[in-house]
Amino acid sequence: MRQIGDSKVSSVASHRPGREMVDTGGTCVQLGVMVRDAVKSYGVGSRRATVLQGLNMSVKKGSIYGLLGASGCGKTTLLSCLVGRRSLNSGEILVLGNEPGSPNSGVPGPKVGYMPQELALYGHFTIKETLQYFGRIYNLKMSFVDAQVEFLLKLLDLPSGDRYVMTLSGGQQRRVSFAVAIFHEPELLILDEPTVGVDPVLRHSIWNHLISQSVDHSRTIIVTTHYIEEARQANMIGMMRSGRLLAEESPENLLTNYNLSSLEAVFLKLCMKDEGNDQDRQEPELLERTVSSSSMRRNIARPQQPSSGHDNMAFERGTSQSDISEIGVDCQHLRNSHLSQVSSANCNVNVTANIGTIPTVTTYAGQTDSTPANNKAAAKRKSRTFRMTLPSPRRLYGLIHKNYLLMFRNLGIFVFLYFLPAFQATIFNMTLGREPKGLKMGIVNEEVDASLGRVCNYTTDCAYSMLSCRYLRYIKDNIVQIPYDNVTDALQAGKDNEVWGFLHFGHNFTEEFELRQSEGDSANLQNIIRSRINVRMDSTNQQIEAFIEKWLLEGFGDFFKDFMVACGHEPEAGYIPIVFEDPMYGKKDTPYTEFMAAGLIISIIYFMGVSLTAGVFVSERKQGLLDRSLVAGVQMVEILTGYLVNQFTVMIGQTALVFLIMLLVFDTPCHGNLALAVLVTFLQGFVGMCFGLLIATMCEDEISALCLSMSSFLPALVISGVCWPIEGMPFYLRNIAYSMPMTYAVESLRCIFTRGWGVEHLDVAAGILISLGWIIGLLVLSLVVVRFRKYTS
Ligand SMILES: Nc1ncnc2c1ncn2[C@@H]1O[C@H](COP(=O)(O)OP(=O)(O)OP(=O)(O)O)[C@@H](O)[C@H]1O
Repeated sequence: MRQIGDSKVSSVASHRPGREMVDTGGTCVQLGVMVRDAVKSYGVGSRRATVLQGLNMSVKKGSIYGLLGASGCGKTTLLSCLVGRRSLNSGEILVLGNEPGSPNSGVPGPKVGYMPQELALYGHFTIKETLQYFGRIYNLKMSFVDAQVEFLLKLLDLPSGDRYVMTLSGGQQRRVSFAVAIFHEPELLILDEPTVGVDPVLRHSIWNHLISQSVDHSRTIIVTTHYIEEARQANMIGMMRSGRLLAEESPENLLTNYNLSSLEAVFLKLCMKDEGNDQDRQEPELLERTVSSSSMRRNIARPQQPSSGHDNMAFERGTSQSDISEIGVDCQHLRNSHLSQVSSANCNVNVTANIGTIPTVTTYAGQTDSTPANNKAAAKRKSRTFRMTLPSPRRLYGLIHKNYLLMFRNLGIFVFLYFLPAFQATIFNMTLGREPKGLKMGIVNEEVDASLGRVCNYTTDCAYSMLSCRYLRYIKDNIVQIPYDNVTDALQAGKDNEVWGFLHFGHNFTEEFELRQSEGDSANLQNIIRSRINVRMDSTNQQIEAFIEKWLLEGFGDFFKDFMVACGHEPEAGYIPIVFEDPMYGKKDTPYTEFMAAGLIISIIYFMGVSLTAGVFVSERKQGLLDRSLVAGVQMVEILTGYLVNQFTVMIGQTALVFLIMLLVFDTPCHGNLALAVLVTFLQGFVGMCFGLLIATMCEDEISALCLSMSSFLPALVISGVCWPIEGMPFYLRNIAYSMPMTYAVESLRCIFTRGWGVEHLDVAAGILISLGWIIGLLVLSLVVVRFRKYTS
């Protein structure tokens, strides 16, 4: 039998029900929280830092446990493991008899009330709406919710329930956060520094209320605080350093054992001893004395009641002086009680099999290795990684209601986001794909010579006279013709960016042209060269060059055909023997905007989904709001569904407006089924949301989420064939292009728009199926990242 002093502790190594019992010499005390050999690390590889180092902790049911320790010693980490938001690397946690996160444990869920360090409140909610939101999450009856709201407003001396949280003072906001934690009257309260930044009077009131909760309602409370002396009011104190408990004792015993007058002095002394221990771990008995196991035997003493300072009379409820020794359960009684599943053997006989679970330094220190039992427990935890329960309609309703409320409370932003895609589509249509106008081209026409009477007075009959002037009349008027006296001047104008290029007609252009026509195949090279129109271009702008080239050639085609007709020849004679007939799909000279329309619609909706989802999730998580909802028992799947429902309605409006702008205002043709086109667009919106979710799960803050989504924007846009045909890419890039989420959807929508294809065509079906695949893949990946982070962060 392992004995520390004269105490005996029941086994905690087994997984039998009732292991959360501590025998204190004939009296078994039921534990609300039990932690054994807890090891928790952050990060991986060389950046791995172990924060909890074999920590043991026993919190009696119905007691207040003050967890003290320097900043960064691992208190918050421990609490987040207790509420099931993080997982241990090894070791064991039992909360209210179950492992956090195990089925029907109620933790996370209704059995626990959690007040995180940060406020974790929606600033745009009123106090009442905040509490009502959590009421829905906890599936509470509305009558109970209303009664609780009234009660808590009075109890915590809060202003009107209609006040927005963001308009409250810091202290009032902390009280609202506290109200959220205790709102559903949980069995276990976990409060991470509830009194930080709170004035002494309010601190006093909060402690009084905690005492009343533990005494009157047998609630187990764990409280962390930096104000060491306020922890005197706890039944038990855990003094933590470097991820281990140095002592776990009642405040009175700590003071007596060390013969010191303040807990702060005790903590200091323990730290100094531990410092020594760090240097010489061979002397484990040094601190053993500090953790007198007699604490496990004694009945829990009533904490000292504050004697004065109650300005909030509502807190007076909690100051009764009842003895909470009733929390201890007599073993004999337990044998007959259905409440306990602890056999007498657990209380008495099994004590001999105990393996050092009493909280002593010798047990606490250095137990960071994974035992087979620990590994088994960890494996069991991980096997639950992908377990999902069906979403609860009430919780879903609560989440959706919350999302809409938040959206309408930020009406300006909401309207902006609602109309943004339509605005983007309008800008696109007004700026892209249109023919450039007013393009200046120099004309150097040596044929014109007034001194020789050669002026531009050409006829329209079959006369070889001043053909240069005749041709220039056929050039589209998007080109502005600027005459120059000679090539040198025109060249200089081009270099000075005054013209995009110039055309040069030789001195005898018309004569040479006539000769070439009459000679036909026998024309000599000199004649051919002199009958040419020479063009020099500023080729720095490919689009403009292409337009000018096209218009010059078209102009020549029209001139030549008209001249042939005037001369009674077949107009097509002598023209390039390649003819582009009417297209199978689309029309001749399809504008660039029509090519881009599909890609534009998809990319606007896709990237709206990415950025909104990533932004909202990261911001909720950073403020602790996501954590708070998850600790309240909300499933990640429910949060996601709630958000998708909310975002879907926004997307309906955004898509409708974009289609309206593209199809009705800017006449983008849609030859296929409009509903099918909308479906493909919606699916891509969902893909975007899921990608946004993945980004949110990977990023710590808004900036990195923004960077990631922004940096994915341009590559995705160009690689997906939105701006340029994929066929123009190198082969290795094409493979990447086809593995991008938007590629097939863009092609699918393009086929619906321009070819009028239906879902029976593989290109259209591929867009739908591959989008669905991406949605599922990204969701699964997001859940994997969430679970992975639970273990590594
Ligand atoms: N997500 C994380 N990734 C990496 N390290 C972390 C993470 N969260 C906490 N830590 C580190 O773990 C250690 C313990 O942090 P924790 O927040 O648990 O301390 P704490 O005792 O609650 O501190 P405080 O009293 O200041 O709130 C700190 O060194 C902290 O930097």
